[in-house]
Amino acid sequence: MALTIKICGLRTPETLDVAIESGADQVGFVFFPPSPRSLGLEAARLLGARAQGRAQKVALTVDASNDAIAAIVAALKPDMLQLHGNETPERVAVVRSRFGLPVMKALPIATRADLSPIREFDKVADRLLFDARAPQDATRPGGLGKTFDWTLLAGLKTGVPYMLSGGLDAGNVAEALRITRAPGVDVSSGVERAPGEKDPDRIRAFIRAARAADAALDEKVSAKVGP
Ligand SMILES: O=C(O)c1ccccc1N[C@@H]1O[C@H](COP(=O)(O)O)[C@@H](O)[C@H]1O
Repeated sequence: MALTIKICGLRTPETLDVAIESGADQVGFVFFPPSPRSLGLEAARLLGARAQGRAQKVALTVDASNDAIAAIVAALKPDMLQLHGNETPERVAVVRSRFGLPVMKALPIATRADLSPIREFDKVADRLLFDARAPQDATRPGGLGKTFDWTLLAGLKTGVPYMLSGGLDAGNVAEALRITRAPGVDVSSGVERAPGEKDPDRIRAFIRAARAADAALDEKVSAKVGP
């Protein structure tokens, strides 16, 4: 199956267009005020209309209330909700049924023990996202450009598809895919020139590198299986 690529934290029409035209499957919008990528509702409405029908729109929230999510859904009209806080499996199920949208639940990973919640979340979420666990004193739980030990995911089987994130960039995404064989990748800091400022060339380079790595891995598998 083709690799799903998500470019997250988009804030301008120009970089949104670059991400979509370069082949991003998903474009992510952050609704978390402490983040330098956080969007207001009017910007979400404009960017949401611009992306409509061109790529899947993902709304990222952190422990948000139903009212906050409702306002975001009305403005952005997302195709998927990304829950990136301490939401429980019960909360994921509530959000999913209340808003009638697929939910991607982010799980913070630092050690093998961090994989155990998978079994609860893959019963209620449509997709999982593995991100590096943020340090205790971090001002946000993600978007920190921090990697984790990718070998923890090698050979991992999950009940729903997952995405890999955390410190990915054009220079390391091939290695990350070789080790994990993740069906999807998500990037924010690695395609920026400064926090919150996306770089068109880095977006293009990331998507190019991820697609090339995926194609090379597919070729390897077909060569092993044979005609
Ligand atoms: O991007 C943010 O500012 C952000 C804020 C709060 C939670 C998650 C956030 N971003 C997500 O974090 C991961 C990893 O990002 P990075 O590539 O390491 O910068 C990614 O899923 C973003 O969607």
